[in-house]
Amino acid sequence: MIGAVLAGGRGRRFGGDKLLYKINGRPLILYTIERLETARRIDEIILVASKDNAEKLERLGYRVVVDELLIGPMGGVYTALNLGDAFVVAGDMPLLIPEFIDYIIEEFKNSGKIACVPRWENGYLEPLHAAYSRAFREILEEKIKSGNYALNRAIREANPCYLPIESLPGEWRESFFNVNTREDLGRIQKG
Ligand SMILES: Nc1nc2c(ncn2[C@@H]2O[C@H](COP(=O)(O)OP(=O)(O)OP(=O)(O)O)[C@@H](O)[C@H]2O)c(=O)[nH]1
Repeated sequence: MIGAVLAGGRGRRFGGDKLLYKINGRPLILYTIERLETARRIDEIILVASKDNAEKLERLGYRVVVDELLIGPMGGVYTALNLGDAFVVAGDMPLLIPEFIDYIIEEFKNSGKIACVPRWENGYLEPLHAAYSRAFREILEEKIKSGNYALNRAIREANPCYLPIESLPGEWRESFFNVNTREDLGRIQKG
């Protein structure tokens, strides 16, 4: 199972390159990567970059693939799945819980479904903390061709396995935390 880190965003709300922004001397994306690679069921990490930041990200020492589409998360997932089944996260999720990731991958493998995605009681999905099979790529390809870039809708149509978040350990929810603005950094600066 590939651990794919989406890293092709613009960081407009942050006001600059948030993934390479240093916290306690280390780029934000390294926090995410290190948590992800601690998950036992992740075999290889890839960074799904834009062509503008690929070179800088390569210096971190991980495999980088370029997302040529840059249509948002759907294009990042599509690019990652070219390499095989993948657990996909956003690069700005520094508080990932490795046990939660392993749990999702295990559920995904046991379910035999095309994807396994955490879902809140109100129906909200967490598509950037989810496992996808390579077969999902074909569905995404159709969506992309027809200009439908809504990842959540594509997931819902694929009859995935859903993981009800409210029935999982409460402390796992920290895994969904992501950095959008500079104020969000306060939560990790101490650690
Ligand atoms: N490969 C790839 N990654 C993306 C794309 N859009 C967003 N991401 C990444 O997905 C994660 C979540 O992105 P957002 O925070 O929603 O978007 P962003 O562009 O980084 O930030 P904003 O401009 O403030 O919305 C970040 O790690 C982004 O780098 C894309 O089109 N392709």
